[in-house]
Amino acid sequence: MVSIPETTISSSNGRRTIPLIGMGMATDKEGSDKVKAAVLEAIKVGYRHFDTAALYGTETAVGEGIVEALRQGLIKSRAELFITTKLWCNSAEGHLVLPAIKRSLQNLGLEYVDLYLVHWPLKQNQDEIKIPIPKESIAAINIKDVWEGMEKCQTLGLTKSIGVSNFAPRRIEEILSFAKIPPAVNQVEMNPIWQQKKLNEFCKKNDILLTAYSPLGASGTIWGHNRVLECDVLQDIAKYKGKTVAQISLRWIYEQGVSFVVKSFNTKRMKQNLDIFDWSLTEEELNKISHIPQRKHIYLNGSVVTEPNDVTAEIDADLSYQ
Ligand SMILES: NC(=O)C1=CN([C@@H]2O[C@H](COP(=O)(O)OP(=O)(O)OC[C@H]3O[C@@H](n4cnc5c(N)ncnc54)[C@H](OP(=O)(O)O)[C@@H]3O)[C@@H](O)[C@H]2O)C=CC1
Ligand SMILES: O=C[C@H](O)[C@@H](O)[C@@H](O)[C@H](O)C(=O)O
Repeated sequence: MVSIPETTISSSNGRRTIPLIGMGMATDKEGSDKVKAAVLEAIKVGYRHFDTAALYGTETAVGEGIVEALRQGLIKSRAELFITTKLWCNSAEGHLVLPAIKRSLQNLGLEYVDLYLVHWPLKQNQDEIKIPIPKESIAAINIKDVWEGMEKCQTLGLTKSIGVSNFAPRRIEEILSFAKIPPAVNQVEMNPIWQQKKLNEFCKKNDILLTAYSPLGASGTIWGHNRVLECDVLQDIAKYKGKTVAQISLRWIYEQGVSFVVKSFNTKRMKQNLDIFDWSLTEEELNKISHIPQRKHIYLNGSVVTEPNDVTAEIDADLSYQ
């Protein structure tokens, strides 16, 4: 079984470890049984960090997978796992944060999560999780209110750490200007096609762990593309080194000093995605990758998640920072 390297992030108990690779739990095709089976399989091959969200509808199945893993003795205690979930936009208001994390914990069957993230800097003026969010119910987030709610979740012990997702530097700076507990993590789109060099520098300077999502471009999903797996530069390097393009992408991300969450429910690919630690990229290979033309893919405007309006356009513009 592969042992995944860890780093530390700030938490309610000082610095806590977080595995640098997490298993993504967003799926547009697999049902609960597959999600539960994937959790068990992932634990068997060495994953200890699972990344879910209220949006994904997979919290319950992740919780069931954890119960089964304990029952089968694959892990001795829940404390061996690192569980991340996220606050969806329909609860992005100060007084709705605590009820939202409590719902997530109930779904997961857990007393605490390890990391709770504000999923997007966006508020949905509706109770239900309705996708796509109609443009008339998309509003600007009051981040001070929401962040105070997040801090309360940590203070009450419902999460060990708090952070954000899809936040650009200026929005993080706003949080830092009033936060009692600064964000420990910022989870964003990142891969060799969208390298996030400046955001990475910004996060490092502010002791925020950047976590890459869609590290393979989410190939094969309704929100993804094939431009990472079909990139010529990555294909040439993969061929030369006898690795897969996925491994080259993941190794490159790892070498940027960040963490990542990658989704595979297939045992062979789960293992392949962990097999990136006993080899490295050369200076020349890194140099070639640094010259790949950059293209962001995840835009809220016109995405599967939101109808376009001014608020989503502003978030997209913010996140185009490079
Ligand atoms: N905070 C946010 O806004 C977002 C967070 N996320 C999080 O990040 C996680 C990972 O990102 P995601 O968008 O799922 O995309 P990924 O880049 O992880 O790609 C997942 C896709 O790639 C396939 N795949 C996995 N491994 C390989 C491989 N070695 N070779 C070829 N294909 C492979 C998977 O299929 P298969 O399962 O069949 O292997 C799946 O279709 C999500 O699951 C979610 O937890 C994602 C998007 C946004
Ligand atoms: O187009 C946008 C994407 O679908 C994105 O909003 C979702 O993928 C979501 O953030 C997630 O976490 O999975």
